[in-house]
Amino acid sequence: MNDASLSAATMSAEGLASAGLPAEAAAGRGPLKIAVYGTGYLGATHAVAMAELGFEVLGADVDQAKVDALAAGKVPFFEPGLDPLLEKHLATGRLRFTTDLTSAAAWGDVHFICVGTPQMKTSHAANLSYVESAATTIAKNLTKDALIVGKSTVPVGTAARLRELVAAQAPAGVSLELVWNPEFLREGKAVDDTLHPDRIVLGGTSERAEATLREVYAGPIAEGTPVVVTDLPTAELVKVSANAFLATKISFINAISTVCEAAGADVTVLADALGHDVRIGRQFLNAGLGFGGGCLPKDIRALMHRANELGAYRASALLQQVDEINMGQRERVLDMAVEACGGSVLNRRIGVLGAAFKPDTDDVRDSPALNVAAALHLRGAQVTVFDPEAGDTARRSFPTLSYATSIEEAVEGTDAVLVLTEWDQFATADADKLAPLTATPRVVDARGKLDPARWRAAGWEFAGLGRPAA
Ligand SMILES: NC(=O)c1ccc[n+]([C@@H]2O[C@H](COP(=O)([O-])OP(=O)(O)OC[C@H]3O[C@@H](n4cnc5c(N)ncnc54)[C@H](O)[C@@H]3O)[C@@H](O)[C@H]2O)c1
Ligand SMILES: O=c1ccn([C@@H]2O[C@H](COP(=O)(O)OP(=O)(O)O[C@H]3O[C@H](CO)[C@@H](O)[C@H](O)[C@H]3O)[C@@H](O)[C@H]2O)c(=O)[nH]1
Repeated sequence: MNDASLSAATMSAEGLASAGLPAEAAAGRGPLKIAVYGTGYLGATHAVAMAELGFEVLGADVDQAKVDALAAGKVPFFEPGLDPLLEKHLATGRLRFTTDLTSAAAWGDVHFICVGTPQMKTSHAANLSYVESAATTIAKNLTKDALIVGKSTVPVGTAARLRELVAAQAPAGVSLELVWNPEFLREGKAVDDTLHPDRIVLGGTSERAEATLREVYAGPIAEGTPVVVTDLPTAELVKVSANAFLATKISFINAISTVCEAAGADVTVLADALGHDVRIGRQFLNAGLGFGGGCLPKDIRALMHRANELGAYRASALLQQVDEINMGQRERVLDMAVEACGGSVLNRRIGVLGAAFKPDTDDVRDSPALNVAAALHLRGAQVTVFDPEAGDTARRSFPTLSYATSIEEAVEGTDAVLVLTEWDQFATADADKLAPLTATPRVVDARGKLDPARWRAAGWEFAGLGRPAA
């Protein structure tokens, strides 16, 4: 975002009025006070971005360590571009963090709920206890009229239920609205996605709530970001449908990759050719180990669960296939590793390149790479993992695996090397220099990122998902 379009709150009253903003904003009352509940991947980014847009922001979380880190200017996870903006707005004084949720509720005009909605341990349903707890705390402790804005990803019908919950908790005389404004940011590109979103979806807003949110998002709106104003269920469903569509696209190309493999075709060339059709597009057609992370897997499962509850069985059956194809990719890669090692991985040394669920993050939630690495370890392989950013988070989740600090160290003395996360630095690694470090130069490219001709020319035995054998 350039400075000219930057800040609703720091624009002049005339500027606000000419941007079509509400009268009370143009009338010169102070900047909106924005409280953000949950300061994880979504909430920390949202809080920082709100400060960048010119508002006074208080980030509130129940995790003392996270709040301490953020208050000290340290983002507790790897997200490109977030640290400098955090430092900038701690310095401007616009951004603060607290574990005192009660005070945050009393302080804010707009309350963004950004807490987690993980999969339940015993079913595919989303665990809504954190969202319910945050909403209740906010409502109970309000001291003035307020707007609660849900950003967390929730099953359709949740917001309507929360409305009843907060209405029962809010103090008498306080006017309270609850709306939904789902978030579409991608990890690794979170700052840019938040400041320059593809679209802004506002669900269940009154005229007044819509005006307030148009004030909050005045910067992106002035840049031309489309705003979709709709009802609560549509807003909730837009979010999970977007993720379901992305997941379906990935599982589609992975299903086709099995046909490619059987027929001797190359799925990477096929995807490029498909992608030239603008109706299809090239994005999310990278065949490989499949999708993981804190969103796509749990969101398609929660949608399956909710669709079944609502009697929409065909939608649920479609997503079940998407999930099965995706999980099957992990089995395929495991089989390829076993085959590369001559039928058993017992006591074989395997170098794993990649631990994060995707590049440019240190997030290992439901990481396909770590899932495969751990399965190989359980089968008796000696597995050494290298990831440019996710080594520490991976070690915390899977302490029994060995971790290297460079590609060279991970590859040293191996019987096979697996490329499991699509980091650029693996694609550009020097195949000639790496080959002599191994016991036997064998590579399994599970992300379609390596150039088979280059690796084979450097002496490697090369196997790729959906790629022809040599
Ligand atoms: N991670 C993403 O890229 C992304 C993008 C869009 C939407 N989402 C959705 O956003 C939500 C949060 O995801 P995340 O990845 O940031 O999760 P996260 O686990 O990184 O962060 C959630 C945070 O909420 C805090 N929390 C829990 N209960 C709380 C409470 N009552 N009050 C205040 N804080 C509380 C936790 O301590 C944690 O720090 C989920 O619904 C997710 O599906 C995530
Ligand atoms: O062609 C592709 C593209 C992605 N992936 C994998 O798909 C997963 C998810 O990737 P991505 O969607 O980029 O990651 P997230 O940061 O989890 O973002 C998704 O989930 C967020 C949380 O809901 C949404 O906000 C985003 O819009 C949505 O893209 C990763 O494991 C990737 O390796 C593939 O296998 N092939």
